[in-house]
Amino acid sequence: MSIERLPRRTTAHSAFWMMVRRVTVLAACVDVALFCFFLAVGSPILAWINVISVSLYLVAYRLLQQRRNRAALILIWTEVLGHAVLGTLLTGWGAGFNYYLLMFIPAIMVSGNWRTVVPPLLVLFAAYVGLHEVSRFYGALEPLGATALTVLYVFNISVFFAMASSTARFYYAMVRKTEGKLRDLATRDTLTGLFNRRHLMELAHVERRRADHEDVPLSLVIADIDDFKQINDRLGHDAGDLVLRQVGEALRESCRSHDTVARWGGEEFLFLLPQTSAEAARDFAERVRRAVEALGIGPDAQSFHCTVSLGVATLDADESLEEAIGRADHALYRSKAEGRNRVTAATLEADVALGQDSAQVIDLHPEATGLDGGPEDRPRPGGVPLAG
Ligand SMILES: Nc1nc2c(ncn2[C@@H]2O[C@H](COP(=O)(O)OP(=O)(O)OP(=O)(O)O)[C@@H](O)[C@H]2O)c(=O)[nH]1
Repeated sequence: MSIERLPRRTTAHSAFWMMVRRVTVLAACVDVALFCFFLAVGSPILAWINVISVSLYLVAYRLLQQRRNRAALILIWTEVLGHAVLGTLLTGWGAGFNYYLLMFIPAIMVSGNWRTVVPPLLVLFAAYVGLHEVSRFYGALEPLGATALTVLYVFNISVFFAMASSTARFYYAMVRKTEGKLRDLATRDTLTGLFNRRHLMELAHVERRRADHEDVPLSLVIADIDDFKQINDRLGHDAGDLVLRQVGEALRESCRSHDTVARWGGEEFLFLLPQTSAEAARDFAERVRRAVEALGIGPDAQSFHCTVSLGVATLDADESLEEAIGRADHALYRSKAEGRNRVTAATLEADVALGQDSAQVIDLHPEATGLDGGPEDRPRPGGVPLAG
């Protein structure tokens, strides 16, 4: 089995740095706006502080492009810290520069465990309160007019709101994405993308309860690729995997909106067919059989063909899901025994095999043939239907 290399960086990791790049550009734009504002209100010292800030963001952006992410992050946080403290001391607490310090809270909280985040959090808290006291004690060192101060406050609080809400949204999106990935890992088969056995059983129990409650039929169909071992042996394991993926896709496409198909094991698939009578399930299985038979397999979708054998069972009120699956499995063995590429419907008394053209109905009681359905009992005639 080929070992796939794990990507060096996770998607969440790249998304984070992409977000940092965007924030760097936006922060530089904010500082350009502040530069213009301070020039307009006649505060050149404050305007030049923003020139330094923009320069720092340009350097940080360059570092991000060179993948020197850590250095870029240190520079960005230094700018935020310096700008917030200087802005507050020069224009006063009422200008709202202090809010930018609060952006350190989420950054600290996601940086490690409780033991490592508490000390910097306490330092931030002390710095915030200390800055408040200092700025109250000294007042603004570069005071602005009342209107300019109000405009500056509204501007700063708006930028802070936008930054805080988009940061929260980013982490929320990351959590949702990771949640989705974990759900997929837990419920899906990685090769075919179909549901896995465990998830199908969960769905089957739900459907079973619904079927009992609403008194509607529930059917199961097991499909098994014929002579799959020979496909692997002759064409290689990768070709076998391709067959599994393409057959899996064909089976998924055969499903109606309320049907489910899962990879049951190696080259076996199980369909869960709610509200489906025994007769409708047999017709369904026959459609699946024909769909796979007509399927061209290979990268060009025409290199070779394969077939599936199917077993069908409709749940009886008194039997468990596992028993019904056992009957479908038994019917599948009958299909294999009868020459493969066919459908066998299990009844409670006997299996009924449908020939390739579905016209011929043969009564095949397991006891009559001496086959009781174990995998070892499956006949394995040679020859793979690999004709192009
Ligand atoms: N390529 C590939 N092969 C697999 C995978 N899982 C199981 N197999 C192979 O599937 C083959 C199943 O072989 P058998 O159980 O003998 O079944 P078969 O050859 O299809 O014979 P019949 O079912 O009787 O028609 C084994 O060789 C397994 O190694 C998989 O994920 N990828």
